[in-house]
Amino acid sequence: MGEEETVQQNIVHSGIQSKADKSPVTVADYGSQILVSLALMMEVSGPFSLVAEEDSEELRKDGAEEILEEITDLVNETLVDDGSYSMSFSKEGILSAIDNGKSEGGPTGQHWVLDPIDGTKGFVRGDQYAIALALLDEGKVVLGVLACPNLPLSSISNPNGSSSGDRIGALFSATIGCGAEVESLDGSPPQKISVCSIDNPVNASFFESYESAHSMHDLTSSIAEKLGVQAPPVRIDSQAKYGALARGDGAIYLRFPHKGYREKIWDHAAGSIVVTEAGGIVTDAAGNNLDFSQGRFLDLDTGIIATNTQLMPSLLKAVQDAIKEKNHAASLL
Ligand SMILES: Nc1ncnc2c1ncn2[C@@H]1O[C@H](COP(=O)(O)OS(=O)(=O)O)[C@@H](OP(=O)(O)O)[C@H]1O
Ligand SMILES: [Mg+2]
Ligand SMILES: [Mg+2]
Ligand SMILES: [Mg+2]
Repeated sequence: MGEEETVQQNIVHSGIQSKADKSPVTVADYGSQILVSLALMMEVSGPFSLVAEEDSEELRKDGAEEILEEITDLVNETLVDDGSYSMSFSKEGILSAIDNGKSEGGPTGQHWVLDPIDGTKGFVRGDQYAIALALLDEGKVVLGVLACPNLPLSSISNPNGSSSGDRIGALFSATIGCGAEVESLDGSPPQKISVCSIDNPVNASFFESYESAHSMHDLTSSIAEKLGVQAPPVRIDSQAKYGALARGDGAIYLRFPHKGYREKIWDHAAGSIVVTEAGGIVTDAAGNNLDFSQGRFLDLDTGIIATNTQLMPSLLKAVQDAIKEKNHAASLL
């Protein structure tokens, strides 16, 4: 059994914390943030700016001693097992390492952007999740890495991995102007990937959030109907959807959070460059490119859509028609 799987199984049996916004966080989210931030500190020369999802607030509260101890043990054991860096963390060191990720980002300079576990709900369920790291330079994503430990290496149509000859675990990466690649988590040679070339929506399938609380499944179903998509939605957690889209496992990604939700840059930075470097397009519901230069949040119009160049014009029209219809129906209530 791989180390990621052991951590995943242990966590399902240990405490899952709830943050102020009621979303879940586990020792793995904190542990991953500390390890990636440590790797950046060791590998990037000089000081760096990190915009990351987690902070230490919950861990500094009374009653959090046990989980802080669990995180400290997990991180120190992982460092020993891995052997890349000979160091260990105190509890205070753990808290301050998590808070290395408090940068506000912005339009100038370079900023690393990290979602230490994207799709925490999927992780806890034993389904898809991703570790997503990107680099912003002058407000633009220039590098993205997306590790998906539970995703089949070749295609989601091989869900049982080894029984179908496909390995489990995929690492997507993309550098601006250089294309996108996938490799196994244990280091197979990288393979170039590209989005599918489907140009008739009748043959297209679409990805969306597993959680209906994260994206309006009724709206996406009306968009799919307008386009003439026949296949049922493919619901998987996290930015694994961007990775799967980038290598042509499906043709379209639709994401429409409920009213009032503000998207965070770490939920889309790595995934979006993997898709665009694989030849796809990622926009908001108005057809605008995503703007990563405005700080920790993405300010955008209503939703996020991604597909290939052939399907984008008809997808955008279907999205705008479906939104108009939904708004009209709401105005009649
Ligand atoms: N209410 C609401 N609406 C929309 N989005 C939300 C909401 N709450 C959380 N999130 C963010 O969704 C991230 C998980 O991504 P997905 O929606 O693709 O995953 S899922 O398929 O629904 O599990 C998830 O990322 P992680 O927190 O890293 O898991 C959140 O940033
Ligand atoms: Mg979260
Ligand atoms: Mg996330
Ligand atoms: Mg997360």
